[in-house]
Amino acid sequence: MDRMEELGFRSETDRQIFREAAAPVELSPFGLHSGMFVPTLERQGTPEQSRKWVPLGKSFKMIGTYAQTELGHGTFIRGLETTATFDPETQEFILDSPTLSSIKYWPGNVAKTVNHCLVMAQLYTQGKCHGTHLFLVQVRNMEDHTIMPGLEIGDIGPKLGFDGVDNGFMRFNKYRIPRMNMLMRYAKVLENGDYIKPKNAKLTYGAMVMIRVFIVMDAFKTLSRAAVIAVRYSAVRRQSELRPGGEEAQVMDYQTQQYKLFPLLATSYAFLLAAEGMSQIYAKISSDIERGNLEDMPQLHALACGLKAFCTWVACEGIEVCRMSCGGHGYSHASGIPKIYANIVGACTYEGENTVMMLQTARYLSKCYIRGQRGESLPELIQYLTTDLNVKSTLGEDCSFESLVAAYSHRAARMVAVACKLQQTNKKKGMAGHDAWNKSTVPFIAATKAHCHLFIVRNFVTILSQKKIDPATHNVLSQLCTLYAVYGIVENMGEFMQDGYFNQDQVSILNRKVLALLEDIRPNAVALVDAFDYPDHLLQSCLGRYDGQVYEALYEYSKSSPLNNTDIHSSYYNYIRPMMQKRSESKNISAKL
Ligand SMILES: CCCCC/C=C\C/C=C\C/C=C\CCC(=O)SCCNC(=O)CCNC(=O)[C@H](O)C(C)(C)COP(=O)(O)OP(=O)(O)OC[C@H]1O[C@@H](n2cnc3c(N)ncnc32)[C@H](O)[C@@H]1OP(=O)(O)O
Ligand SMILES: Cc1cc2nc3c(=O)[nH]c(=O)nc-3n(C[C@H](O)[C@H](O)[C@H](O)COP(=O)(O)OP(=O)(O)OC[C@H]3O[C@@H](n4cnc5c(N)ncnc54)[C@H](O)[C@@H]3O)c2cc1C
Repeated sequence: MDRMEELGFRSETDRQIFREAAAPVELSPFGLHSGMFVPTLERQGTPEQSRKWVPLGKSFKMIGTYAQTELGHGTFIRGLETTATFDPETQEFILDSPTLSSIKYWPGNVAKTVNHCLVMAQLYTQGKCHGTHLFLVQVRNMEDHTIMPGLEIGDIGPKLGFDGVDNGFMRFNKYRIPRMNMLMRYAKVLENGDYIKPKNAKLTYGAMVMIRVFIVMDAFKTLSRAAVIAVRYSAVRRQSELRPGGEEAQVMDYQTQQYKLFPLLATSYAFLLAAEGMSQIYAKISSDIERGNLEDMPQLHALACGLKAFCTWVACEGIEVCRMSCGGHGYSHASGIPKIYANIVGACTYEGENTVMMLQTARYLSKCYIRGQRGESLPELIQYLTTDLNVKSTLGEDCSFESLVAAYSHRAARMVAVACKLQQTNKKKGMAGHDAWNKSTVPFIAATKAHCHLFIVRNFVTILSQKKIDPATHNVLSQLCTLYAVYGIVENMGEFMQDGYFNQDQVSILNRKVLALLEDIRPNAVALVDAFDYPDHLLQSCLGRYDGQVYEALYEYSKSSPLNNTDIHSSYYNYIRPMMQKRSESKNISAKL
């Protein structure tokens, strides 16, 4: 903290980058404090509450987390069972965990680290429930860090990853907090217990939208780090003869290795630009919301949900491809890739389970489709829904950006229409609205993935056409953009061809183009990963070292294994030797020996 002050890091982005560089292997136990707790106090508290609490949070005099999920509910926030009941006599809220399933479970750093929590609970006042609201709750004594009376707190135990985060459980037993500890920027409870409702009940969910936007950048960071390691290693690793009798080839010269890695390199660049685009959209719409203009809130929610789900799913699949492309050494922690995967794969679940998030976007697309069919105006990002689906592709040998974006627009528009028509058919068959929806959600998930894919391709193309970039760099980035788009078509050809949008010749053009682009990118592959400029300290990888001294690093890493601290391990004396002695005492075995 002090070091960041000394270095003059003021923006949260710079601070986040510094924190990651300082703690590259394990996630910081203060990630949720800085990433969620303090920003939520800023955005969901009244000006007075923010003035009081934000400086304490930023100076780490108060360390907090975000405690929403319970044993029985994570996705369905309206189903949360923790209660906060207003007591006008004492001007307090009484927090309680009325059932086993209401115990807060998963909140990061709640087990041992934090002394405060933002708790999401069902608000009761004057005998009426007003839904979920956020409350600032002190959970440990500020003098000696002991757990406050009326609370049971503990760690939930080992997890797949996230080892630097002490995810915990927390149970309230009629725990009292001051009335003014309810975050009251949007909703209020007056001294007499009257409830003042917010302009929109979902304003309380704002913190989740913000984190989903951050997670799109996390998807870029983690995928690009794995790509740096795998591409650099593929340049160093020589295996097998590409030419009979010749020297062993760099594995990066195998077309299959290029087909594994170069599209992921292109995806890393695409996700970086998408994360920046998403952040810009978030900054604009969230500032509108803070000024009371909620018009674009549904669009922001839908985009944040969809991109968070799409990018984390693709990143996790891609990181696994990077690991496997490094052969046996990729499976070792020496590669650094298993830790990258274990830490980011949770993002497919936290901050909104990906399927659920995609369905939120799908709901929005379904409503926009209906508005489009009525001829109503649609937000710019959704206007493709009114694309004329009878039009065929004009794609030529050059695979122009225009023809690629048109292909992605057509695919998404067609798939959203298919899902919406199924939903409408279900209704015409007499299904209730919720059944008609549920029985069309599989095609809606596919359509929403296509919608997100279009956003990323179009964003990449737009930036290349708008930003001033020197010709040489522009040429390489254009190759990456084309590879990202063409590879996405080749890998999902059925969705692009189902209505005959491409003809056979165009399919052949695309299959040839993706292989040609691998050769175009090969000479620049290492430079393109070096461009991310990740220091070795951050990658923590023997395979992805900048100096390429892989085998020396692996040998040193192995020698440092704790198992090598003694030549003979105690297990020999405790188990192996007694077992062998027992065996050697029996006649038939000893005779053979
Ligand atoms: C390098 C590795 C990475 C390191 C990262 C480190 C740190 C990063 C920081 C944090 C990550 C770590 C921990 C994660 C913390 C958490 O997980 S906190 C808990 C997160 N939990 C969730 O996200 C819960 C997900 N559930 C929901 O969001 C909602 O409940 C739901 C899914 C939207 C369903 O809600 P429901 O009440 O049923 O709503 P319904 O579907 O009926 O929608 C009603 C209308 O409300 C609109 N809406 C819903 N949510 C929002 C929103 N957030 N904003 C705006 N609008 C919203 C929805 O669209 C509906 O509108 P209609 O017009 O009626 O369609
Ligand atoms: C690493 C990690 C860190 C976390 N940190 C925190 C934290 O700091 N604070 C916090 O409050 N929480 C935290 N969580 C909890 C996390 O937010 C929840 O696990 C997440 O929101 C998913 O909810 P769930 O567990 O109830 O999953 P569920 O919703 O029970 O998911 C189970 C299955 O049900 C499906 N499903 C559920 N609802 C629907 C639906 N409507 N339609 C279709 N399918 C559906 C899902 O797709 C999924 O396949 C963390 C979780 C993890 C893994």
